[in-house]
Amino acid sequence: MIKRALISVSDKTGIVDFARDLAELGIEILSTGGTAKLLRDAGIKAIDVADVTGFPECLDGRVKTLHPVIHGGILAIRDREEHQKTLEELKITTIDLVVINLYPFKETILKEGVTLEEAIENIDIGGPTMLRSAAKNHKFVTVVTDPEDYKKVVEEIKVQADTTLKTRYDLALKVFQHTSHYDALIASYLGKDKDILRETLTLTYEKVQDLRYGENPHQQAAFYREVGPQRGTLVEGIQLQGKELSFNNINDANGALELLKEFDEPTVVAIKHTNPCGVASGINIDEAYSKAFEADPLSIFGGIVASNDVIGEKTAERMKDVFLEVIIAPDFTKEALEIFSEKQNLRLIKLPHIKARGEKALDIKKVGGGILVQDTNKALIEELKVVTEAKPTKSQLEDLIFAFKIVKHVKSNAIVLVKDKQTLAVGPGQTSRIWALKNAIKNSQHILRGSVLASDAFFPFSDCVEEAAKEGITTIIQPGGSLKDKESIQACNEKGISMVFTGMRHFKH
Ligand SMILES: NC(=O)c1ncn([C@@H]2O[C@H](COP(=O)(O)O)[C@@H](O)[C@H]2O)c1NC=O
Repeated sequence: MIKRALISVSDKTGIVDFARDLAELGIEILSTGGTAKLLRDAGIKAIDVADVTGFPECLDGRVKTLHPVIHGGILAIRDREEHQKTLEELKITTIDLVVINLYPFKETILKEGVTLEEAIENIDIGGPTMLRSAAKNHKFVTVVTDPEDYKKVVEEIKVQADTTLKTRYDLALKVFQHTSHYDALIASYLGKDKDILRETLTLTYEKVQDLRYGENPHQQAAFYREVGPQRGTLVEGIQLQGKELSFNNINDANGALELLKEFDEPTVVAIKHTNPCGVASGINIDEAYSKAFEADPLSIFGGIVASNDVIGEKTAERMKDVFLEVIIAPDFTKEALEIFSEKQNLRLIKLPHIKARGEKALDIKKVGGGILVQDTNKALIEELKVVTEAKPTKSQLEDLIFAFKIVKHVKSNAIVLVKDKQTLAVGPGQTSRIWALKNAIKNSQHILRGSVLASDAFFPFSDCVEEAAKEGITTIIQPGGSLKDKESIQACNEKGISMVFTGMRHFKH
């Protein structure tokens, strides 16, 4: 039976009504400074915690409820005789309901220009301590930290003068999830400039939405986000129209954005199953889109398109005729939106800071029994070195770098063929490099003569050079570093192909 409640809340939403309900049910209320004042101002009787502990709130509120009289009252095991005897001896009265929400640490660190001192002052100590005590002793004590739960708790008390054990268990679980999220945010804030690969890794995310299903219809799924603005990521995106994003949409759109961030000039990226199928830069977005579409008009069907500049009427007209799942851009003109409004299922995502490259971040892969963690692959080239007798021209070099930026984002083994800043062929995810090249050539709908070739990792043999020569490919970019580099260089020299080493590999698995 709930006889006594302790209420101490920072977020005072709904607390007056809740406390009034509790008081009307005959529950005695103990409370801390600001909360007690609010309740009394509303005509609700509240006893100051300081009167119970016999100790004033002190040190700017750093110590208010941290007292054995409070924690004994919460933690005592009600059906253990010794505990009851101790309570009597020490004159501790039990507390059956604990209502706490914490200092706004998250809101504080998200404020522009926040100082370390401000952040630290907003680390709640007494609140989590009481929450944890009450959650530990949930067999007897009800703990509420979310104003959303006030109503349910009152309803149950009205019926049986207490909550059910199931409710107390669920509320306790919610508390430990909440306090661990709260502490993880503190650790991540304090450690933000430190080595990211620490001895223990505490990650915390907040649910954005449940998804209809996962990668396949029989898999459950949800989308979680990191705390903070997350500029230039999908989390910041504003959906302007269309069906809800699916699991695969989000994954593919993320792939599109990561690749798009390699470019500053007007560029459009088309993605299928996280691999690019058409990428092009142009003097404007309209030209870039036309080239990206022409790169592979077949694969773009059902794809995801990301543009790093505003999409206008002309481009929208063209895009409208293709079945696309998602279009992402920093913005869309009014005319473009009107055109797209005819295709209600098409998802349009406005992403104002689409070029933002983000901070130091973790790249995480789930493996059985754990996770693999690395920092994100932000670099591109260690050092450009021409290794052949023939040298690439200036425009060939531009195409080579353009192609290398793309191949970095293609599943390994990967080959990309490019001409005039337009992909002519993409060979993703093969178990051998020569197959990646052969597939790229076979599936291309373009004449490849005069194109440039990028490979995500070194050539183990000279076979790729020989295959490239057959197609009239004129220049190659690859990391280099194979024991048999010499053979590939010699093959290039024999065929009059130029080759550039980057010194940096870009596997993507
Ligand atoms: N130090 C303590 O003993 C302590 N006890 C409770 N608090 C927090 O004080 C806040 C409520 O304060 P007030 O009722 O004065 O507005 C709550 O967020 C609660 O979690 C404390 N403050 C921070 O640690």
